[in-house]
Amino acid sequence: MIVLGLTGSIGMGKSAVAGMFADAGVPVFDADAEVHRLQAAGGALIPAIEAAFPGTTNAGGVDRQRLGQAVLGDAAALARLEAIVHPAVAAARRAFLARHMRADMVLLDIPLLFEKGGANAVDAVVVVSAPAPVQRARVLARPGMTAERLDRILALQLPDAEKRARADFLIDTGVALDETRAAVVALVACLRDHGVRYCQACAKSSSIPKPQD
Ligand SMILES: CC(C)(COP(=O)(O)OP(=O)(O)OC[C@H]1O[C@@H](n2cnc3c(N)ncnc32)[C@H](O)[C@@H]1O)[C@@H](O)C(=O)NCCC(=O)NCCS
Ligand SMILES: Nc1ncnc2c1ncn2[C@@H]1O[C@H](COP(=O)(O)OP(=O)(O)OP(=O)(O)O)[C@@H](O)[C@H]1O
Repeated sequence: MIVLGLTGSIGMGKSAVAGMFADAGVPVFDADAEVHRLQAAGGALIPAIEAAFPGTTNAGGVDRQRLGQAVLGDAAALARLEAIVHPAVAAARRAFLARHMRADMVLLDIPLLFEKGGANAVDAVVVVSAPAPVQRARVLARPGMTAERLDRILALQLPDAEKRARADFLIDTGVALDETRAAVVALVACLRDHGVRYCQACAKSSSIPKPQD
């Protein structure tokens, strides 16, 4: 089985691209979605989060705006939250891998793949990237997002240029959705036909489209 990691900074298109891998028949584990599930009403992490950050949960689960205010920009608080959340996400990821052990390929969509060392545990890393102004416009269009909140999140993430430098495969999301989809379909076909090594050589010789610098 080929285990692919998918990463990219906020708004670069991880979820959209993960959906394209799923459409191509690749089982996808979505770490952000898992966090949201664990923090939703009745979620397994609600008691621990309420104990550590009083007043940040209610009948609907975690109040994400409030919890975000409590931890974004406060490194010690964020570390406490991550110590609650990340082990639970890791357990869900292991269960996903066990469930799909017979698949030829799986994709782990993990925003902090490089930051938390997960890149060593996958066979290859796919990075999604678009020009910074495109990224900013996408994120600022989201309800409840402000420029300040975006900057705080970006400050926690490895810069896009470094992610691209460390990528095995780059998927350009600054183009039309159809073009991105075609790149994903081509990559999946190449990986299925030839495996990771050959495709890395193939990507280096530019047959898989790369984002512009
Ligand atoms: C702080 C919280 C409550 C904010 O929730 P909110 O709904 O506003 O944002 P959302 O979860 O959709 O994330 C927005 C963006 O921030 C990124 N992000 C979230 N947590 C972190 C983090 N610890 N470090 C860097 N980036 C992060 C996400 O990947 C995404 O790109 C939430 O993100 C959270 O609980 N974070 C801690 C868990 C975590 O580390 N998740 C990221 C990967 S598993
Ligand atoms: N070529 C493209 N490829 C991918 N996404 C695109 C493209 N063109 C436009 N988009 C849009 O950009 C947005 C990307 O958002 P998406 O939620 O996929 O990003 P993300 O990296 O998962 O964000 P976050 O880190 O906040 O979870 C989507 O609304 C998507 O439809």
